[in-house]
Amino acid sequence: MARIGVIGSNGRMGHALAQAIGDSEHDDAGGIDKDGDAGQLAANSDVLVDFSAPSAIAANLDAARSAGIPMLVGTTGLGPEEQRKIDAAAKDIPVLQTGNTSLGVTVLAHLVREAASKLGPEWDIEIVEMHHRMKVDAPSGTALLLGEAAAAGRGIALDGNRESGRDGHTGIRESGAIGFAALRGGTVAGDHSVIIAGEQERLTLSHQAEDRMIFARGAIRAAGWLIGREPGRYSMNDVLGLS
Ligand SMILES: NC(=O)C1=CN([C@@H]2O[C@H](COP(=O)(O)OP(=O)(O)OC[C@H]3O[C@@H](n4cnc5c(N)ncnc54)[C@H](OP(=O)(O)O)[C@@H]3O)[C@@H](O)[C@H]2O)C=CC1
Ligand SMILES: O=C(O)C1=N[C@H](C(=O)O)C[C@H](O)C1
Repeated sequence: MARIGVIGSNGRMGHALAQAIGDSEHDDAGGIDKDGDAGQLAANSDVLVDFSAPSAIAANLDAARSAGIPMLVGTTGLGPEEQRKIDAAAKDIPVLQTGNTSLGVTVLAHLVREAASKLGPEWDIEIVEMHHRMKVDAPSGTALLLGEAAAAGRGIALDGNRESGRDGHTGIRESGAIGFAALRGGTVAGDHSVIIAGEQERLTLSHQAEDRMIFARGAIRAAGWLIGREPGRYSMNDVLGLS
C-alpha cells in the first residue's frame, strides 16, 4: 500500500487517476495543479505521478529527488531539455517516463518493432493518430513511442528519419522515413495506427483507447511497481516484464 501524489490532479487524467487510486490497494496522497507546492506533495507521498505540462517537469523532478521518492512522468510533448532533466534525476531516484501507460500500447510497440525488423526499409512506415480536440501536443507521445519502436526495429534513430506535417508540393516520399500524421477532433481518447506499406500489400497495426481509465490503471500499477526500485530510468516494458 503506497501513498500516491498526483500532479495535474484537476485535469482529465487527474480525475481518472483519482478513480483508479480509489479502485486500487493504494492511498490518494492528494494532488496539485499549476500553483501547487510539489515539495509539500512529495513530502506526503511515496511516489509522484505527473500528468500535467512539460513546463512543470523540472520542478516536480526536483521535489521527488529532495524527498527521495520515485516519479512516473506521463506528461507528453517533452523536448530534449526535459529528457535531459529526467536522465539527471534518474541518477538519484527511479523515474519511469512513457507516452502511454496502457497495456495494449506497450504490447503494440513490441509488435511494431518486430514487424519493422522483419520488413526492410523499402516498406514505408506511417503513423496516424487521432485525439480529442483539447490535446495540445502533436505528434502524440504514443505516436513518437511507436516511431521509436519502428526505428529500433530497423536499427536506425528516429531523429533524422522523421517526416511530419506534409502540406503543399512536398516532393516524393523520403526513402526510409518514418511519417507522422495527427488528427484532432471530438472526444477521442486515443487512436493509433502504424501502417507499413510495401509493393501491393500493406500491414496495419492499431490500438484504440476506448476510455482514458486504461492509462490511469496502467499508471497506478506502474507507480506501485516503482516503489523500492534502484535509481534509474524505467519504461512500461520493465513493469510488464517485457524485454
Ligand atoms: N502517458 C500517458 O499514458 C498519457 C499521457 N497523457 C498526457 O498527460 C498530460 C495531461 O493530459 P490531460 O489530463 O488530458 O490534460 P489537462 O489539460 O486536462 O490537465 C492538465 C492538468 O495539469 C495541470 N497543470 C498545468 N501546468 C501545471 C504545472 N506547471 N504544475 C502542475 N500542474 C499543472 C493543469 O492545471 P491548471 O488547470 O491549473 O492549468 C491541469 O489540471 C498531457 O501531456 C497528455 O498528453 C494523457 C493521457 C495518457
Ligand atoms: O493527451 C491525451 O489525451 C493522450 N496523450 C498521450 C499521448 O500523447 O500519446 C496518450 C494517449 O494517447 C492520450
